[in-house]
Amino acid sequence: MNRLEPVDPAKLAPLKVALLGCGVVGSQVARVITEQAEDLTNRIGCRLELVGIAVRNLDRDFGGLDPELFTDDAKALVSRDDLDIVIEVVGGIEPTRELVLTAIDHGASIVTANKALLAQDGEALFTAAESRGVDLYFEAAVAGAIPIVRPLRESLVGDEITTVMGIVNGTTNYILDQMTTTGADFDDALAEAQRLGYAEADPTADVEGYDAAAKAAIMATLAFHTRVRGADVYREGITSVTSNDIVLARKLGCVVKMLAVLKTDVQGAVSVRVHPALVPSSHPLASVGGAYNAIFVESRDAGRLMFMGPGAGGSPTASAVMGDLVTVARNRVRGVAGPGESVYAQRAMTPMGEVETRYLVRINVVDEPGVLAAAAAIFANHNVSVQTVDQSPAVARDGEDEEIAVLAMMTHQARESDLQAVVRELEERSFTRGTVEVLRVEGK
Ligand SMILES: NC(=O)C1=CN([C@@H]2O[C@H](COP(=O)(O)OP(=O)(O)OC[C@H]3O[C@@H](n4cnc5c(N)ncnc54)[C@H](O)[C@@H]3O)[C@@H](O)[C@H]2O)C=CC1
Ligand SMILES: N[C@@H](CC=O)C(=O)O
Ligand code: NA
Repeated sequence: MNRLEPVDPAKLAPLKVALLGCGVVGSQVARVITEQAEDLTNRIGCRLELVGIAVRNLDRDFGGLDPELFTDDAKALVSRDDLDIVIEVVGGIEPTRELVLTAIDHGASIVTANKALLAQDGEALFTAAESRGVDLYFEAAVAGAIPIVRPLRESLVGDEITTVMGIVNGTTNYILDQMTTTGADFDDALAEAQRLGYAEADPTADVEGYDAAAKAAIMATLAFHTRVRGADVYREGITSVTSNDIVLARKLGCVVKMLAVLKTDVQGAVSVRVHPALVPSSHPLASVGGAYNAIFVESRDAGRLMFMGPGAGGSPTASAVMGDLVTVARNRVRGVAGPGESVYAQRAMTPMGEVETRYLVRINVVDEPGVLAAAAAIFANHNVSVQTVDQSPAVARDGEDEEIAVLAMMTHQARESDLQAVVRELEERSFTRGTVEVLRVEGK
């Protein structure tokens, strides 16, 4: 039998790699590419040559890397015709979008961590990559180091996914965890998350839920074979979560978590939402601390799967980028491309008002006979069934002699539009003081 002679991978012409961005993630990617060069060569079957690193500002510490590699002209770097792979870890929409499209146009495969760009303009990027026959890989864009893009895109592609639910933002999980376990103040916990390299350049993306919404859109597109954009996702951030919510959650045997919830209903329509929610302390998501993320996937044949690990930070995210880099490089060596976008199903999106879940409704009321019964009647009138009621005195406020009680009413499964009708009616009643606060309840 004839056998092919093994080829020494180090002798093959190297694959040329350009790195866009050398911040929290990029600096760790550059470190691994240089420090692990020999192993990477053996795993790929060919050497990688880092030919350029684009940054915004050249007045910087080069972190032990060759200063000659650095440029502040990213456009010129991606316009080279000899690049095999461009790694994009700059972030944001422009000029990144134009840089990635230019790189594709010049024949480079792409590895990106940029969920914001994919959730907004994924269609344009996938179309360009497919028509040029190059790869577009993005494991780092969802839940940092956790392998979740590849399982949804490849491992589970023969199954029928019905639910994806979990924690997909490290910064908000870190903040809520600190507020819960140490009583930390929101702003202090956010500042620490920024110092640790978890937060986006503008942390509004984290705390207002835009980052989680982008990740939810990417996962929904993969899981349901339906294009879902960040703007299609119902979104609430964690800026309105107070220490009172956290104390009340504990009293009810729950913790507050920022969740992404993606579901299909019996008609096959898709709902995608991100918001803070109460999770029972016994639920596996409740013990996911720090900047860790965790995602449950439910499917027809596999049943229930759980993925957990570091969701943010330089080295963990670099691990996901490097996995994609090796895969894309292997494809390049073989002259093939990985899977393109699969959005053939184009399922309908369920409006948020039609979504069903459980709720905790907190109302400050005048502490008088009949008020609890009147409040309960409003729930019943809108088909919202109350499971438990907790009543406690409100904190006394200076100069106010009115007796105020706090009602915390946990509902059974109810429709969002019905619950919102309850909130409107409660706020109109003369016994209600201030606004009615609602937290959704997820997980059994
Ligand atoms: N930090 C994290 O934990 C994670 C970040 N990501 C994503 O990775 C990407 C990068 O994030 P970080 O490294 O945290 O950001 P960073 O802000 O630390 O680094 C950004 C880098 O891009 C460079 N840059 C900015 N504008 C540029 C331009 N116009 N041309 C060339 N270079 C430019 C900066 O000089 C810097 O080196 C983002 O898309 C982010 O969403 C994804 C998962 C986790
Ligand atoms: N800012 C993001 C970084 C990773 O995607 C997060 O906190 O999860
Ligand atoms: Na990932």
